[in-house]
Amino acid sequence: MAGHYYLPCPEPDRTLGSVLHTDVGVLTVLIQDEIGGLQVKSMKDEYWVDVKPIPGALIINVGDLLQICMLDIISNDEYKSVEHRVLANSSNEPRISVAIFFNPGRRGEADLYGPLQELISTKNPAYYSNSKMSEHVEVFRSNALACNRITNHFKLL
Ligand SMILES: O=C(O)CCC(=O)C(=O)O
Ligand SMILES: [Fe+2]
Repeated sequence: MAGHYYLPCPEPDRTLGSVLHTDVGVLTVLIQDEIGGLQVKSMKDEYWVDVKPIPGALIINVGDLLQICMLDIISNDEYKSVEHRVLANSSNEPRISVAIFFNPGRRGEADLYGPLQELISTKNPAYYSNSKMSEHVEVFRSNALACNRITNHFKLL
């Protein structure tokens, strides 16, 4: 779980609250307050879409691991772990958000994650190599400011 606290920014056009990234795990459940600032990249990667705050609503993000293990194979790239960022806080109040990350637990540290075997065929080849969760976290950390899709690192085709 991560609690985020974004202070009001005097020059919001010159920085970001959080740089573009995708979440590494399976799913993220996020709750944000009424200030706003979260944006997701549209599927065609052309523009940013504001995720408008709705009181009591939860935001569910598909993470990299879900994309790698399942969705790409089923959907042929229709579903992706969403690229998102947070604008610098241009309001006078702090912005607060809380994210809960659903990741494989420590017991699964040695496990390999990759496209489900039963979904792979000559028609639907595996798009990703098998990898450990620790490798994903490592790539995520080393990639922190480069803003590259982490899934690209494990992509085969
Ligand atoms: O603060 C937000 O709305 C987004 C936070 C986020 O992207 C994250 O914790 O991964
Ligand atoms: Fe995120």
